[in-house]
Amino acid sequence: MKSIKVGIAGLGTVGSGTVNVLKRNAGEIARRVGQPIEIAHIGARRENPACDISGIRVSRDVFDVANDPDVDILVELIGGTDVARELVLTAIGNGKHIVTANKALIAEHGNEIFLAAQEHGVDVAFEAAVAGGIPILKALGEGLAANHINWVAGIINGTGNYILTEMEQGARGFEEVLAEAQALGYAEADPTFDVEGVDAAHKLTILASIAFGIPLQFSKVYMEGISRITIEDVNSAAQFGYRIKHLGIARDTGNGIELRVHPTLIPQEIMLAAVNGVMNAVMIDGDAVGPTLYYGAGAGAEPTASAVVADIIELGRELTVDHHERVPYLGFHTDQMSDEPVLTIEDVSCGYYLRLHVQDKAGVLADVTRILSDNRISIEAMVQKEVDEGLVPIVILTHRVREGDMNEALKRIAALDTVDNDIMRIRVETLDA
Ligand SMILES: NC(=O)C1=CN([C@@H]2O[C@H](COP(=O)(O)OP(=O)(O)OC[C@H]3O[C@@H](n4cnc5c(N)ncnc54)[C@H](O)[C@@H]3O)[C@@H](O)[C@H]2O)C=CC1
Ligand SMILES: N[C@@H](CC=O)C(=O)O
Ligand code: NA
Repeated sequence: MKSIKVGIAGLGTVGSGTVNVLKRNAGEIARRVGQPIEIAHIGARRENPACDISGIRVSRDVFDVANDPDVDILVELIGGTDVARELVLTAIGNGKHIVTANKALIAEHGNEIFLAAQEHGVDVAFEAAVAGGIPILKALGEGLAANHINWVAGIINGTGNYILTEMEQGARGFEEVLAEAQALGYAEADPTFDVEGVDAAHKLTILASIAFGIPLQFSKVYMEGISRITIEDVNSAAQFGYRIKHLGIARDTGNGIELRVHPTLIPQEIMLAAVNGVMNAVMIDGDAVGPTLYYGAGAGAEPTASAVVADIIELGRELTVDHHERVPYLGFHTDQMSDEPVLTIEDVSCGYYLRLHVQDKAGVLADVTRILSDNRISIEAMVQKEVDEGLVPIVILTHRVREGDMNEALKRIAALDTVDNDIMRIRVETLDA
């Protein structure tokens, strides 16, 4: 079977994440694209223990990848603007499509790169460049394309948000938390880009162009970072009912576009205020849709790779399939549908909240808990409430259990003479990933 051949330049945090996601999900990705995606060539100064590249051709010089006639799509993950610009222009000149996570490159040289791509009839995709794994460029450029966009406001630097959150929740100092964000692979090669707002300004530049149809104008973004924020500021803001978040804001005022990146007090009760750690969130207000909110991991190896690989898939689809089925109707190709069964509710597992009324007698609770344990149900918490009309309300939270087992247990519990048979059951989902 033919395959789409990608060349990956740069094998750091995002490069290794991209290799791992492409390899781990290769089967599903091929079903979505219609052909396998093959990593044909990697450009890296050294191997990265975070991923296995055995069997893949490796060059020390990334230009070998951009000049490899076998490569259909060049994935630029080296970062920086000088070599990256030259590399991408070289690959475009060789007729290759480009995927990049590099917001500095797009914000500062995007106008030139898009022109070159147009001349050579190739595409440039950069979903990973803004808000990491959140498909925000797709949402803004396609999903909201009917709207006049009024404003975009977001937490778009994971490192900065991680630092502010840790300072607030752990009362820890700036330098210590920054070092941790670097170790986790969130920070830019030069972390002043994160803490002084440069990275957020790169991303805002891109968002604003897609929101308002203006050229990329990085030099016009007003930029302030978080490096002067102290724990005292965080605490004082809290006393007034605010949290400090580093926001990128792009607003169409009717008289011009505001483009600004700075620490901002926002009310504690709004959703953006609850975005913590490396998570990003972007709010977009469109004239038709109203306010919308997009949330997810803004940095890190695999969240970023999620967007890089989605771009590879999109370009792969353009290379392989009939135009009318570029994105297959149901996401996967019609001849690649899975016959994995849909579970009946009895086979679904979740936690349960149970509220029952029992007689105020010795041994009743023991009967109930024994029936639960007979059915492999373990109790997470149990509370006995005030006696109500001669019966004692009991509330039980259980750990995750198969619904069929819970049904068996509830049938037996309801049959006890000492338990009212009107038992309330609500399923519990903590939704932790
Ligand atoms: N780390 C993250 O969470 C995110 C990173 N990005 C962007 O992704 C890109 C890559 O970032 P990371 O993977 O974090 O950086 P990184 O520093 O971990 O990886 C970059 C790799 O490229 C290599 N490299 C640089 N210049 C090279 C050259 N001339 N030849 C060969 N290898 C070269 C470096 O040795 C390093 O291994 C950057 O543009 C960054 O802004 C975007 C979203 C999130
Ligand atoms: N350094 C960036 C990485 C993702 O874009 C961040 O912390 O958000
Ligand atoms: Na994104």
